[in-house]
Amino acid sequence: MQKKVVRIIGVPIDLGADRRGVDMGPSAIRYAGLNARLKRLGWIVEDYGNIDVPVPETREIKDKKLKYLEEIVQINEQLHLIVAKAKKDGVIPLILGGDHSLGIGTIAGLALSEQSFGLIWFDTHGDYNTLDTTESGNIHGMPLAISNGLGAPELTGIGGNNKKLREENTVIIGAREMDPQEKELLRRSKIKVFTMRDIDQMGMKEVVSEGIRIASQGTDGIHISFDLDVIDPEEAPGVGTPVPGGITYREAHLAMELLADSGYISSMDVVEVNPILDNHNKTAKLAVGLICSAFGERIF
Ligand SMILES: NC(=[NH2+])NCCC[C@H](N)C(=O)O
Ligand SMILES: [Mn+2]
Ligand SMILES: [Mn+2]
Repeated sequence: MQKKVVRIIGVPIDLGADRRGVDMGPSAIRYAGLNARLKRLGWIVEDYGNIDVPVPETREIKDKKLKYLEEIVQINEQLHLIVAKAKKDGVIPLILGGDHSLGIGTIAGLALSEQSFGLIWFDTHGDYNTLDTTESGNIHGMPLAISNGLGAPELTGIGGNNKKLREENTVIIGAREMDPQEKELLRRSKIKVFTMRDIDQMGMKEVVSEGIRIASQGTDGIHISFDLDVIDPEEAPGVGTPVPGGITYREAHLAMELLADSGYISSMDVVEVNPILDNHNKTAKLAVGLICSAFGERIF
């Protein structure tokens, strides 16, 4: 990746998840030293600050199948314009969450750009639920489906009524927990899913290389959406939805290093850091390390 400008956009949202706390993710990640470390790598860092996000206690849940829909629509409407502006300005958008519902706005914003993109979604979960398949009603379980045009029209319509991603250039890495109907829906899509089993069998190097090949084919760049819950909770305890059996600290770094080497990274979001459940900001520090690996930091 060429040394240029990265624009940090904080989205302190936890309305998309049941558990409180990921709203503090952007502060925790900044506190762990993100900006200074990126600058040391030679990046020009523009910190946009945080988007205004309402506090859940001031709102009520109107629809149990789409909790905080209005608020999440409004936040993602804002976010998609900010991301689209970043692309227009020729800078790399780096979005700090917050829960994964912000993926809707990020991807809608990227889709407004003339530059096409492939997508690599690091996650324990498929985040491919729709209004009809969700068991929780939490919108952070839906962003990938929404970006593919499936789900509540209020959400799929953000930034236009088109599909925002190219299925054949979309990859999930690290999956290990999906809802039954979500799994069915994903099977019917052209999205490539690499589960934890694939990582065990093929190794992270092969999985990521294959992921890069798929996501870069015929596109102008790759968007990384990194849900920290893909990492094993032993190493990343501070996440919204911890699930045992995740990728290791080293595998996560290797994945980011290989992506950086590919030169395709054109945007990134880092989501689901939950400081309430964290151990002395360990997960936020790991998030900063991974961002820096993706932005060119090397051990030697
Ligand atoms: N971004 C996440 N951590 N998503 C977790 C989703 C969990 C579950 N599949 C749901 O729909 O509620
Ligand atoms: Mn997720
Ligand atoms: Mn997840």
